[in-house]
Amino acid sequence: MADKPDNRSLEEVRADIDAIDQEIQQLINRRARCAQRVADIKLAEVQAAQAAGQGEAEVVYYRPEREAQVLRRIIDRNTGPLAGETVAHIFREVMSACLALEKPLQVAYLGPEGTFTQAAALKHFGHAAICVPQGTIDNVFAQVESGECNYGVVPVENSTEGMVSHTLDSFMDSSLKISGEVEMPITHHLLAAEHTGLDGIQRICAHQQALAQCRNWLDQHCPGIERQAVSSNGEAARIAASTPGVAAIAGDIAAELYGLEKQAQHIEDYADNTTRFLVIGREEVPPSGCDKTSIIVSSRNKPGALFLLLDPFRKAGVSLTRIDTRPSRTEKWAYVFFIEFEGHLQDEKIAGIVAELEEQSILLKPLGSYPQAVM
Ligand SMILES: O=C(O)C(=O)C[C@]1(C(=O)O)C=C[C@@H](O)C=C1
Repeated sequence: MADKPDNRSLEEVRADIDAIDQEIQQLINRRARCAQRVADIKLAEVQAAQAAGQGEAEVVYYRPEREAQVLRRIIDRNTGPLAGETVAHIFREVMSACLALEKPLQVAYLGPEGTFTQAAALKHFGHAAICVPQGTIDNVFAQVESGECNYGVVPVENSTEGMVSHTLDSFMDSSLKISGEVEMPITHHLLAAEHTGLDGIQRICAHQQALAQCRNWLDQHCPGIERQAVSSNGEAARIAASTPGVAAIAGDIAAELYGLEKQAQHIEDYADNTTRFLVIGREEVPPSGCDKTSIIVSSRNKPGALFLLLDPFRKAGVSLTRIDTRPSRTEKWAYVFFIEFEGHLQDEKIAGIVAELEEQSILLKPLGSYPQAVM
């Protein structure tokens, strides 16, 4: 049956919108009161455990597995006309605000302001989280380890340039767990002060990964212009804003933050350039139903060592999503493998694989199981 024609006037439609907004607002506040009640229950549980001498030391308000389930359900049941992802972003912010009522989260990220890591932190935690920029990946780890911040966000992998080796190395010495992943499509622009133009640029600053991701474009459009690697694209934008003749490669956030003009847009060599970020925390995350696990393994140096490490996955039919090698820092010519795969350490199948790997390896360090990125 065809829909009845909508004959409402502009005034009538606006009156409807006002009434709907009022209802949504009441419902959001009703939801927020539920979150407050959840916070009371979480606190009472920890206090009861402490009174019984089973010391769970701190209340964990943020529950990534629950948030992933809520967001997945929203996308699955969405009927439009709004896209599932769009509705999920709205609910992402609603949950972020609800969590801030329970307890405002402090999130350390690899700064400065204006980097894609900041955008990843906001995408994952929503705008009610208090995001604190850090100068180095080590500092992000240190802030979370010391309890100064609840969580941290660091880049781990780029689809054009591969792994961010420093992040992988930091996990080797850290007791922190991975509690989530964020995927960000990365769009680079060439930014400079207003009216600079390509002819007015003498130097281009960017993080070395961004320079690499735009290499072909730069060779073609800016041959002979000096390229300088700096600590981040945000830093490059800061330099470009204060130094005439200097351009930066950075994204939209940096352009807005430093008031820079786009001299050229979308200059990345590959259109589907994506960066993946990891969220680090102090707690282990329970299963969400669609999870990933990351581990570090170091094998004995014998023929077929890598085959033996991977065979348990093949036998169990578990897909690897990533494998990467880093030199071990304790033993010369020994290597450690970063392996990521689908599933949760609490799944029987995964626990079996890990037990088998333990027999084959000299070191096995689980870095955590966490929900697969939803948005
Ligand atoms: O379910 C919970 O544990 C809540 O605290 C509620 C809620 C939500 O708003 O839905 C808020 C924060 C958590 O990270 C997860 C979910």
